[in-house]
Amino acid sequence: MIYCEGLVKIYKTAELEVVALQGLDMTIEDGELMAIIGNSGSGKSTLLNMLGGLDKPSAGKLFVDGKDMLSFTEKDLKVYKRETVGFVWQNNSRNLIPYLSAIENVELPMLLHGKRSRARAIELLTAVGLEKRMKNRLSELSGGEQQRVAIAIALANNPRLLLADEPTGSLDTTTSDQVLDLFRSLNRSTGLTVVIVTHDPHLAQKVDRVVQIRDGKTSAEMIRRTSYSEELAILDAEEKQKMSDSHIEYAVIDKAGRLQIPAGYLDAEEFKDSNKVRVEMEEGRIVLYPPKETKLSG
Ligand SMILES: Nc1ncnc2c1ncn2[C@@H]1O[C@H](COP(=O)(O)OP(=O)(O)OP(=O)(O)O)[C@@H](O)[C@H]1O
Repeated sequence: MIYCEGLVKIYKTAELEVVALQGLDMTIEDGELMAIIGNSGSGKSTLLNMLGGLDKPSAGKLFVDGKDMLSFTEKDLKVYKRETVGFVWQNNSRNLIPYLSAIENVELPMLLHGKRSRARAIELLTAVGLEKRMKNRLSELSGGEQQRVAIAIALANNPRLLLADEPTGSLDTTTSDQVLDLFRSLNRSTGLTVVIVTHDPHLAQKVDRVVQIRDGKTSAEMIRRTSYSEELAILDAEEKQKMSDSHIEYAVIDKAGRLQIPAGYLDAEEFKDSNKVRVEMEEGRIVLYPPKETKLSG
């Protein structure tokens, strides 16, 4: 559904230039439920804004459904944002009004697009499990319930792509589990592609693919050994497993053959003070040795 290659984003302010994305490659398949993780400032939100058509890259390729987003006109972008994408933010005050009821909150953006439908608002609030709380004002709902209203709003235009920036950042573990369960059930029942930006390793553990961004580039990818739904069916109790138990870590190789060694590997004594490694091909494996190590023969 989405293909990015060599994506660059430079923010220019009066005094300096910030390179937020520096040649990022990523593919997102139709119907995926995936997460993007990375340290603060690594470029996650910048990437999400590009995917959602809220901002334009400075260079690189960005295709959605085979269409080049960089050649979109203002009108194309408007249509894309209205018909293809839905957004959920950490801070839901950005799109919720506390003194209106849940149902009025969902109807409002429809009204702004000129097609208010009470039936559709009821359907959406039912889909997010709030059928009994529709008439309550937002201020009477819990944080998790408010976040579910925000998701209902994001789904109002029937998007194919849901972009969520730290959607569980302000929620406790139980409530964030509910939000993630909701993403998963929407993903499974409607084929909605869901991309979640998160710091939360607990949440990242529950999606099928996790892409890690470091310094504005994709640095690693973790793909589940078994799909999460399969695992749930078998192993309820193992939910708290560490990510390393449930995912295989892949380092990403870019177009030029460059590879970033996963964080921490080079801290080992033998590698620590060196800026080189010895690379050898051995029986179909590429092996990295410390520069000074002599390989045992025999
Ligand atoms: N509008 C902007 N103008 C200038 N610099 C910006 C702007 N937006 C982001 N940046 C800078 O770009 C870099 C990437 O920011 P971004 O918000 O994408 O990171 P992030 O990974 O989402 O961080 P966080 O997890 O803290 O939200 C940071 O150095 C940030 O300061």
